[in-house]
Amino acid sequence: MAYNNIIVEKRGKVGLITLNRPKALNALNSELIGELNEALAKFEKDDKTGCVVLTGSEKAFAAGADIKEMSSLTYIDAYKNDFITSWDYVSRFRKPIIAAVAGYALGGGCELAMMCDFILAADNARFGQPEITLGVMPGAGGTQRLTRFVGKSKAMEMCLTGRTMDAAEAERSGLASRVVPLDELLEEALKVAEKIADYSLPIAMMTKESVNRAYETTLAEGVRFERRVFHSMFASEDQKEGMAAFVEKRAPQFRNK
Ligand SMILES: CC(C)(O)CC(=O)SCCNC(=O)CCNC(=O)[C@H](O)C(C)(C)COP(=O)(O)OP(=O)(O)OC[C@H]1O[C@@H](n2cnc3c(N)ncnc32)[C@H](O)[C@@H]1OP(=O)(O)O
Repeated sequence: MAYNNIIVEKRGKVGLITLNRPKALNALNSELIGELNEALAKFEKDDKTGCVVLTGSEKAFAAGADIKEMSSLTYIDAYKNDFITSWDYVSRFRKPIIAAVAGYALGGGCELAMMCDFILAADNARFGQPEITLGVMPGAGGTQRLTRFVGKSKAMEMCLTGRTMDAAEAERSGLASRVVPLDELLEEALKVAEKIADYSLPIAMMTKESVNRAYETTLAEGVRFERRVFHSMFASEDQKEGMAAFVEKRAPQFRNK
């Protein structure tokens, strides 16, 4: 399948999606989002894909929603077509997905990165929600996810002023899991993704689902959910294999069963 705005590759068990609208700093238009969703759906169906890396260019992960496309949108069109809702697919993608962010991750770019499971940042990354400078506010989850990542005070400051955050601050405040030098970003993201993809896929998916539950429920409910899912893992062949391999002092051979 040929795409106009993204590059899709397979590296072993890892799916690699590179946003590729360099002239517009990977601004997210509806065509790009459609292509991204299609590529993700294919990786979701592919039994041989265990993890996905989503990245951009050295200058921009994505500079937000395409302002030129969005500028003439009317309220009625936005409402009728449920504008932005199709972007949420990334947050519902069931396999592990890592955002490898270099350069600008602004507005919808920051929101897209936050929909992934975690963010590996290059040392030149800049995160922000500058929508207020355009006369709007974040509309793809930014007011909610950024607040959960960095807390109310910092999220409020960023959304109300449009201030951007560098990679060091993003790591310090919990938005990025780690910062690596720019020239090592992709290699490191692929290495981490390969490690995840070598584990049991259903167990990784259940782990992801359980961690995400922490955002949606009380501690008691979350722990109950974790316990049920944890118990269910003892019905898997991969649990038997993982523990037998430890006891027998050998590497496990997970079969995703
Ligand atoms: C999803 C929602 C609902 O949350 C809404 C949003 O995401 S709103 C968008 C939020 N993002 C922004 O406001 C960032 C806009 N871009 C910039 O501020 C700057 O481009 C920059 C600081 C990221 C980089 O500046 P600079 O290096 O000077 O490059 P530019 O010359 O400005 O940009 C190069 C080229 O890219 C086009 N561009 C950049 N961002 C966007 C965008 N978000 N939408 C459409 N096009 C964008 C820019 O217009 C330039 O193209 P040309 O005009 O030269 O053709």
